[in-house]
Amino acid sequence: MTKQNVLASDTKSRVNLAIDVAMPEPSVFTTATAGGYISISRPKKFLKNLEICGEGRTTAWVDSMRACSPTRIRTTPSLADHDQSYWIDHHPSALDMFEQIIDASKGKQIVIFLDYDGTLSPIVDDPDRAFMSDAMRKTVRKLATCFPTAIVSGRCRDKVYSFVRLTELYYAGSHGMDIIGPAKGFKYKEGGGCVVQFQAASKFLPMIDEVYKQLVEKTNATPGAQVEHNKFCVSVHFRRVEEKKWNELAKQVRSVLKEYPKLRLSQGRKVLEIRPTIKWDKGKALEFLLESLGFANCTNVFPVYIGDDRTDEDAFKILREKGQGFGILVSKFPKETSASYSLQEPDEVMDFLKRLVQWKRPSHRALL
Ligand SMILES: O=P(O)(O)OC[C@H]1O[C@H](O[C@H]2O[C@H](CO)[C@@H](O)[C@H](O)[C@H]2O)[C@H](O)[C@@H](O)[C@@H]1O
Repeated sequence: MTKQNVLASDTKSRVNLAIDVAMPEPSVFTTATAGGYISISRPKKFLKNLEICGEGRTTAWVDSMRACSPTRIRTTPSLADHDQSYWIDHHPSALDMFEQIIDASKGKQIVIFLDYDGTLSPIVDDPDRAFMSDAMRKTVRKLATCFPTAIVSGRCRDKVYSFVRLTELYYAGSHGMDIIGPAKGFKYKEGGGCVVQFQAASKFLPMIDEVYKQLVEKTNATPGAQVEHNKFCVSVHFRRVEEKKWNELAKQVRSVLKEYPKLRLSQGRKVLEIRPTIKWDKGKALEFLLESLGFANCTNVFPVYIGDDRTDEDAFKILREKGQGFGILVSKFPKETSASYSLQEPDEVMDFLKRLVQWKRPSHRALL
């Protein structure tokens, strides 16, 4: 499965909406199961139909919403078994591979990048109550004394900070469009340093405010829909919307977005994410932070990025392309990913982070 821009052309207003959804490879169809995503062969023409048929544009959105939001039970156990063993072979647990990971990092500066929702905090129904446990906070605090550590989230930076509450970290909010980090050329030292702010999409602020208000108004009629203002982007949550209403919600969002060709739609876990069409994402944020830390074009850096969402794939991809460090996908189920390793859930993320701390500072063992 690859990420592609699907151009949904609106013939009336002659506006193209770029929908950044995870579309299957031409000969592979990805279907949702209780276990996540399984790939099975499908005729190539299936995709074409989605793109051109009358209701196809909204249908494509809703299909993508379903694929992102597995609710069905697996019916093909043999396929599931094959899928699971392929997954483990290709994306082994970062906990099982801990020694090999440490060996690969020898002589290099480890830099840690952490997504928030689904990585440091478990996914919950109410996005305003996605709290991080005290144990996780304590672990991340210790981690930041050992390695430069950044949080890279789709959320507004202030909101994610209000959950994490650790001053010793760098923060990239709004999918990396709002960064607080070290100044260029500054080498990380324990205890912090100069702070630089980078906002890739500041000119979009008024537009995002406007779209947020319209989305609140439009989606008001759909029970359970929730619109979240993430400063440089907006999230429309459908976790608490009945599946039979997803089509209606997709139409409402589409009717607002068609007036804003400079905004694009991407999708996360039961959330539609609206953001500027600028070429900036979590991968660019990772590069920006590495550069700010003084590691641009360095071979002695070992970035580790841990995330659970499609938007984290941009960062995984950068690491793969650079051949530096690696990505860890947080998922219980097989998914297409550019990450090298996997962890099943935030508790495993915490165990992995603890092991990193214990390896770097054996004296911290008792404190964790
Ligand atoms: O990049 P992230 O830090 O992972 O942010 C992505 C989105 O995370 C939040 O939504 C997700 O978590 C919620 C709380 O567990 C859950 O209710 C929702 O269904 C998930 O999609 C956040 O609320 C969004 O604004 C972020 O875009």
